[in-house]
Amino acid sequence: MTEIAVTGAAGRMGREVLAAAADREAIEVAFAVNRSPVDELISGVVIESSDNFAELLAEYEPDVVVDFTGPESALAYADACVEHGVALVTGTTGFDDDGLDALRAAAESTAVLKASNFSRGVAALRLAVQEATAALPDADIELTETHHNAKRDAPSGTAKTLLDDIEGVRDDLSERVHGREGEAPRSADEIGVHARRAGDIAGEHEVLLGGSNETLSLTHRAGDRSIFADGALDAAEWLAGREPGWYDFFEVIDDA
Ligand SMILES: NC(=O)C1=CN([C@@H]2O[C@H](COP(=O)(O)OP(=O)(O)OC[C@H]3O[C@@H](n4cnc5c(N)ncnc54)[C@H](OP(=O)(O)O)[C@@H]3O)[C@@H](O)[C@H]2O)C=CC1
Ligand SMILES: O=C(O)C1=N[C@H](C(=O)O)C[C@H](O)C1
Repeated sequence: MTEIAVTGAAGRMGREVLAAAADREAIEVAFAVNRSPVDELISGVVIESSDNFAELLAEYEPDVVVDFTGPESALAYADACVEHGVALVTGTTGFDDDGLDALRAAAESTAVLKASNFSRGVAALRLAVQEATAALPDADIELTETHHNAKRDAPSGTAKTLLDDIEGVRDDLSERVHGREGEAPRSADEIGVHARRAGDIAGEHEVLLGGSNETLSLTHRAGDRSIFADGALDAAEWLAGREPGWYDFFEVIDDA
């Protein structure tokens, strides 16, 4: 049995994580917190104030904290995890370089698994994009991500991960061009990046590789957020009891 604590419990993802946890025999929710007060039970769980997070960690000693919040709060939760020796699974996106460094520093003292996307389909997309990028070394590459109208960070964390993957294969691509307007044609060393926000779209990512007389388009569409919650809980079960370190969602998938 893996005992988890859930942060951001009343958020879109927090609710999904609690719903998914209620369906899993191997997972027990030790406690859940939210910044704003919540009067209702969510999936049968009482929601505590995030102001009491450190005290709750000390009292319940869960195996893993599952976090989908914002970069600032995720780093505060990571500090508390380090202090109490609790592992952290975070799907939070939007970290700047200092934030990522701080998270990596936390991983020196406790087990941290961060993924910008906990869907297995996106994991497969990443591998396909790396292969296609290598196979079409002269292609122009444009990345488009589409999300619901309440998403804060742009481009998405997944888009940034895909860009890192592409640049890992193509070292001639040195410029990320966000949106495009004006008169100049695109140059060969750029990757176009486009972020769209509309309605309640759970998350779409398309990588377009354009060559002479042919294009290849690789697209992932999330049907709903349960895929992210399921992946995060798989990660929590896998991470429980691991040594301090920085872990990757591919390690979870490879062990499944
Ligand atoms: N890795 C993945 O697979 C996925 C990652 N995400 C990422 O997860 C994160 C959350 O997404 P989503 O659930 O849609 O967002 P929501 O806005 O719906 O929920 C955010 C939650 O975080 C809490 N929160 C925000 N800021 C703070 C803070 N400073 N201190 C404490 N709590 C805070 C909010 O509390 P309050 O209710 O008080 O505002 C809320 O409970 C985003 O970064 C998103 O990109 C999303 C989906 C999948
Ligand atoms: O905020 C979201 O909704 C999502 N965020 C993640 C991201 O930024 O990539 C993952 C998913 O696309 C949904």
